[in-house]
This record gives sequence, C-alpha cells and structure tokens, in this order.
Amino acid sequence: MTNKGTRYFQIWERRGKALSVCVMLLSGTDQESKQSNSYRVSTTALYLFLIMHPSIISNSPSPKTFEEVQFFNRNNYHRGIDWYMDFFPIPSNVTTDFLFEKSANYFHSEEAPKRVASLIPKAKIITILIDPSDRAYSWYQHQRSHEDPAALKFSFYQLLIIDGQQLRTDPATVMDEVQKFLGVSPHYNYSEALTVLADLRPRATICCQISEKLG
Ligand SMILES: Nc1ncnc2c1ncn2[C@@H]1O[C@H](COP(=O)(O)OS(=O)(=O)O)[C@@H](OP(=O)(O)O)[C@H]1O
Repeated sequence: MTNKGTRYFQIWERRGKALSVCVMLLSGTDQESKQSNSYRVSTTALYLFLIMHPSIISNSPSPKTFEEVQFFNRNNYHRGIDWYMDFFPIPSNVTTDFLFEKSANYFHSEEAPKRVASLIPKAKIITILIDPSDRAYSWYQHQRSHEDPAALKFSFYQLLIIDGQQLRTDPATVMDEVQKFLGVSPHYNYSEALTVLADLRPRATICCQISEKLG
C-alpha cells in the first residue's frame, strides 16, 4: 500500500466507514480505443437495476464529470476520501453496507486498480463484457446519431467482422464469407485447398498444415 493509500485507509477507518463499496470497473472490449472502450456495454441498464434495490445506494451525480465521480482514475483522488464519500449521502433512515459507483474510464486507467486496492481492499468489482461485434455496431450507431464525421463517412455494410475463433476452426466457411463480402470472382474453393482440423491445435501446427496445402 502506498503512503497515501495507507493514510487514506486510516482516515477511512477513523470515520467508521467500514463499508463494502462496490466499484464498477466497466469494460467494453475495444481496448485500443482509449476514448470509447467502456461505453455502450449496458452500464445504464445495470446501474438502473442496482438502484432499484432498497439496500443498494449509488453516488450522487458529479456535475464536473458527466455524473460519474471519476475518483480513482484522475486527480480527484488527491482530494481525499472525504471528498469521495460526500458523493454518497446516505439518508438517516437507511442502513446499508452496499454503496457503488460506476465510472467508465476506470477500466483503462493504470492508476485506478492500484488505488482501489489501496483504499478499498475488499471492494467488489463488476465488469461487463459484451460481444465485440455487437459493441462495435452499437458504438457506430451511437456515433452516427451524434453526427461523428468518421462514422458518417462509412456504412456498416463496408465492414466485415470475422469471428477469429471460426477462422481457426472453419477457415473455408470464413473465406467464403470474405469472398462474398468482397464480391471477388471467380469463387475460390478453400474447402479443397485447406484441410484444418476443427479442434484447437497449436497455432504452429495449423499454420504448417495450411502452408503445406498451399505449397
Ligand atoms: N436491460 C438491458 N440489458 C442489457 N442491455 C441493455 C438493456 N437495456 C438497454 N440495453 C442496451 O445497452 C446499450 C447502451 O449501453 P450503455 O448504457 O452502457 O451506453 S452509454 O455508454 O451509457 O451510452 C444499448 O445497446 P444498443 O441498443 O445495442 O446500442 C441498449 O440497448
């Protein structure tokens, strides 16, 4: 635990806040895109379902960071635990150990996991994963609705999404789809050219088989 983490933890204990705070480190699947990788993964639905529960309390919105607290990933962390806890106004008639917050950018922050581990070692963390192609399509439609120039330039019909697992186990079918997508002719019969076992052999073996077949 860092010195700062230790100090915060002592303050935390002094305040008697021995609470289980659930920090939602929300995740999309596009880890390359730092801007968008935690959006469109159904966080709103989960958030709304959680706050329906009478024993679960979420943070009050932060006007500065589009409602999310963004405590663990940004300089807000240096404002201290009191600043953070002020986002959790617990009504006097409610007793609960279940507080949570979701801040989409925690997922790809390098600092956030370390800080959470220092400050709330028993935190429970929820991550949502969705199919990357579903998520990509959702994000694309979202960007178009906000008139993002890049999204408006391309139709989704210009994009073919390949299942990487299927490419390993059933490459001939995938290559049929690729040919159809490209509109290339003549149709090349990959079934005859490739004989790849459908089980999960080591990649080197599969590559060797393909190379041998392609000669
Ligand atoms: N009940 C339920 N369960 C699971 N998913 C649901 C549910 N309700 C809505 N949705 C879908 O959530 C998608 C929006 O995700 P987010 O709320 O994370 O979007 S945002 O980042 O806050 O803009 C968005 O997905 P797409 O419709 O594919 O874009 C919503 O349809």
